[in-house]
Amino acid sequence: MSESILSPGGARRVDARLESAGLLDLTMEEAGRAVADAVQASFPEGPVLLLAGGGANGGDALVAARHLLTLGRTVRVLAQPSKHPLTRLNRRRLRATGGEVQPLLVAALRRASASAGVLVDGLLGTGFVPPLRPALAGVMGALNAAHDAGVPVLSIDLPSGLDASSAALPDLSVEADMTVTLMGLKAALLFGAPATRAGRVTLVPLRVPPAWVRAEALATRPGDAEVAALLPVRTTGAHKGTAGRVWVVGGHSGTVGAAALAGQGALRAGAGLVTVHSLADVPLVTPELMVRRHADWATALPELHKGALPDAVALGMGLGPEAVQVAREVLTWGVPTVLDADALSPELAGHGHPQCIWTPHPGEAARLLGTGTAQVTRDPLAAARALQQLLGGAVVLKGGPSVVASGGDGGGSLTVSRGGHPGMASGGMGDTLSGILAALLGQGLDAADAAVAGVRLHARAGERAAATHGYGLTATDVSEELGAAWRNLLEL
Ligand SMILES: NC(=O)C1=CN([C@@H]2O[C@H](COP(=O)(O)OP(=O)(O)OC[C@H]3O[C@@H](n4cnc5c(N)ncnc54)[C@H](O)[C@@H]3O)[C@@H](O)[C@H]2O)[C@@H](O)CC1
Repeated sequence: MSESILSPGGARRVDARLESAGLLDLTMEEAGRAVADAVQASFPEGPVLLLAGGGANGGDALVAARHLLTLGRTVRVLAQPSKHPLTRLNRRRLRATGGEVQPLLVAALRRASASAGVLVDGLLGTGFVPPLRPALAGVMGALNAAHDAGVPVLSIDLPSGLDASSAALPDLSVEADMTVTLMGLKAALLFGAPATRAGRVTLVPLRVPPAWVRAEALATRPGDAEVAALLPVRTTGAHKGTAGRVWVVGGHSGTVGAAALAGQGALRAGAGLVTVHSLADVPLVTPELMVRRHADWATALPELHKGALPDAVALGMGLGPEAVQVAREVLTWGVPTVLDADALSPELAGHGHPQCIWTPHPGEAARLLGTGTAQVTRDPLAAARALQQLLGGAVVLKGGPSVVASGGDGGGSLTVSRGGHPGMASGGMGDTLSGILAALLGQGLDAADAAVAGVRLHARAGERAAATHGYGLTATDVSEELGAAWRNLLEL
C-alpha cells in the first residue's frame, strides 16, 4: 500500500474537511485509541505517564489515557491548559471515567517519570510553529532526561519539537523509541537527523477518506507490491536482443571501475546485452560484459551513432572531464539515458528529454541547483522537485532514503523509497544503481517507473547483501543480490 507524506498545512486542510463533516471527534478518538493499543502492545508493563499539550496532539494523548485506564493500566496525566474544544472535551471525558489530570510542571514530571513504565509524548504535533517557547523547553528537557535514564518514550504523530516538514534537527526535540504517526508520514520522520529521533515509526492511516489524504500528499512512499507491478515481464520467447541492449559510457584513467560496476549492475538487473564504451581499459569484472575501448570521443560518438543504437544508455560514471561534451552529443540520439556522476552538470539543463533519469547525490544536487548541500538535505522533497523542473525527465535524489521526482500532467509525482541499509554508504553504489536504471529503461519501462522500481530494487538488494556483509558491503555484493531482490519483490 502506498503511504502519503503530509506537510503540516496538508494535515490542517484534511483536519478542516473532517471538522466540516463532523468527523474530527471520531478521528481523534481513533487516533488516541491507536496510541493506547501501541502502548499495550509495546510497553505492557508499569504505569503510563502521558504528557498532553494544549492542541489536538494533546487531545490524542487524553483519549489514549482514557482507553489505557479502561484497559486496567495505571495512568498518570500531566496536561497544559487548552483552548482546543476537542482536547477540552476529552479532558472532561477522561475525568468522567475516573482519570486524573494534573498541571504539566517540570517537578511533577520528574517525580512521576521515576516510576513510569513508559512516557507518552503528546506535547506538540504538526501544529508546532518553531521556535520553541521557553515554557516547554524545561518540560522537554526533563522528558529527555527520563529517556536517558531508561524510561521508554512513545511520541504521538512526531517527536515534540520537530518541525514536521523539515529534515533539519532543531536545538531541542524529544527523543522517542517509537512514534505512532497519524494519517500520513511526515518528512521529519523519514530524512536526516530528525528521523533518528523518532525511533520505530508506525503509521496509522485512520479511517479518513483516502482521496482527502491523497489530495494533500506532498509525496508518496510506494509499497513493494506496487513497485513489483512496475517490473517488466518477459514472454517465453524472450532472447538477449529483446531483453534490452544497454551501453555504459564511462570510465577514465583511475575511475574505470565505475563503468565496470554500472555494467555489472545492468546485467544483474536483467539487461540482455551490455557493452561498456570507454577511452580507458575497463576490467572485465564479469565476462558477460562487452567492452569497447575508443581512441577519442570526437571520432567514436559519430561512428556509434551511425550503427544500431542501444535501447538505453548509462552515462557519466567515472567518465571524467569530457562528460558534459559526451552527454550533450549522446542526448541528441533520443535514446533513454541515465545521467550520473560527471554528467551531472548544470550545463546540461535543457539538453535532456523525457526519457532521461538524472541521479545526483546531495552534493551533486547542490551543484546543479547552485545552492549548498545543507539546503538540499534540509528539504530533499523540495530539492528533488526543483531538480526535476531544471532537468526534466525523472530525477533520483540519492540518499537514505532516495527521492524520485518525475514530470507529467498535474505537476508530476514525488516518491520516497523505502528500505536500504547504512552499509550502502560506500563507493560504487551509485554506479551500480545507474546500471540498474539503464537495464530497466532498456526493458521498456519509462523513466518515472524505471526510477521508482530501480531505486527499490537497489535498496532491497542492499538489505539482502547487508545481512551477510553489514558495513563491509560493496557495490559488487549488492549487484550479486539483485536477482534475488527482484524475486523477493515479485513473491510478495
Ligand atoms: N486530521 C488530523 O490532522 C488529525 C490530527 N490529530 C492530531 O492533531 C495534531 C495537530 O493538532 P494541532 O493543530 O492542534 O496542533 P498541535 O497539538 O500539534 O500543536 C498546537 C499546540 O502547540 C502549541 N505551540 C505551537 N507552537 C509552539 C511553540 N513554538 N512553542 C510552544 N508551544 C507551541 C500551541 O499553543 C498549541 O497548544 C496532530 O499532530 C495529531 O496529533 C489527531 O487528532 C488525528 C486527526
